[in-house]
Amino acid sequence: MKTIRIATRKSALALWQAEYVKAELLRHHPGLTVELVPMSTQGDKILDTPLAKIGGKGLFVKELEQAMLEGRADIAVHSMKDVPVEFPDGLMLHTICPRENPQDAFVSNQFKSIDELPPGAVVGTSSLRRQCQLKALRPDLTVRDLRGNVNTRLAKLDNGEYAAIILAAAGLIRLGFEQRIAALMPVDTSLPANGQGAVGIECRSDDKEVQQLLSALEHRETRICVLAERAMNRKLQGGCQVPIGAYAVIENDTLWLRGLVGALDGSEIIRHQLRGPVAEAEQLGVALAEHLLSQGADRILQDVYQAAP
Ligand SMILES: NCc1[nH]cc(CCC(=O)O)c1CC(=O)O
Repeated sequence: MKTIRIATRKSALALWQAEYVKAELLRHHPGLTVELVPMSTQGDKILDTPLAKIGGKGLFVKELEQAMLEGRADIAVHSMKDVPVEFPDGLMLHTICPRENPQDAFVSNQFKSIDELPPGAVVGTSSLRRQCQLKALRPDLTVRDLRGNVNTRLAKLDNGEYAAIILAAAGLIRLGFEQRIAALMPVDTSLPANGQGAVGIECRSDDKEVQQLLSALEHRETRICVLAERAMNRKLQGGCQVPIGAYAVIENDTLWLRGLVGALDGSEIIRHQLRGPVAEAEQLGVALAEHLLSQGADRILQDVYQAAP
């Protein structure tokens, strides 16, 4: 009987996602055995430094990939948002599962939306993308870094350190905290990160048996959208810690991709959107990136990378 071992981080969200893939695999292939192989990654160990300052792509995936390459695990389950654009030799992103709500969520114990926040209110977010959009929307707010997994972030809000925090709705919903969402941020106000809300499955490139089993979990529409978003990000050479937003939907058989690159202080955000055939998802992503670069994104990104260590 075939056994599939899933390499996973130990955070509540990572474990939820691994359990989700396990349950889906068993639902489609009842004879299978599926085991979780939990492990700590570098990103989990460095919790006191703002993510943007640690730098380095794939901080949360390297250990998982090593385990697959060494045969200690067969697949790894990732939030697509955290998956680097390139994969190491011998590994591939095989499956993209259906997307959860891709929006950012406004969470507060006192205020129902951003508009209600008083001048100068302290808002926590760990992402430069959210930070720059927030500052563009409300220059008066004080944006503070907010690290840690979903539970930690909620605890910091409850401690009174922040008037509100912004994080991905998907993580809250998956962990059963949907009722804590005071407001979903419209995508045009807080354009999500590429891949936000989608779960991807990585495996060894030559492991046809596992790939065959994974195919049942694939969601075509999500793949097309995430491919377009990632192509845009790749062309901009952005990891997940740069102020880049990318969000695609399919409407009337047409792919609609929105993108932005923001200056860190919110003083400038370059936005653009394109529509194109679903069969040309990656070309659309590249074309949108090229447009953003030609409109000044190249200069902004240079500033961002120079600010990094
Ligand atoms: N960067 C951490 C991370 N990776 C995936 C999610 C949320 C779930 C998702 O986007 O799939 C989060 C938390 C957050 O951004 O609030």
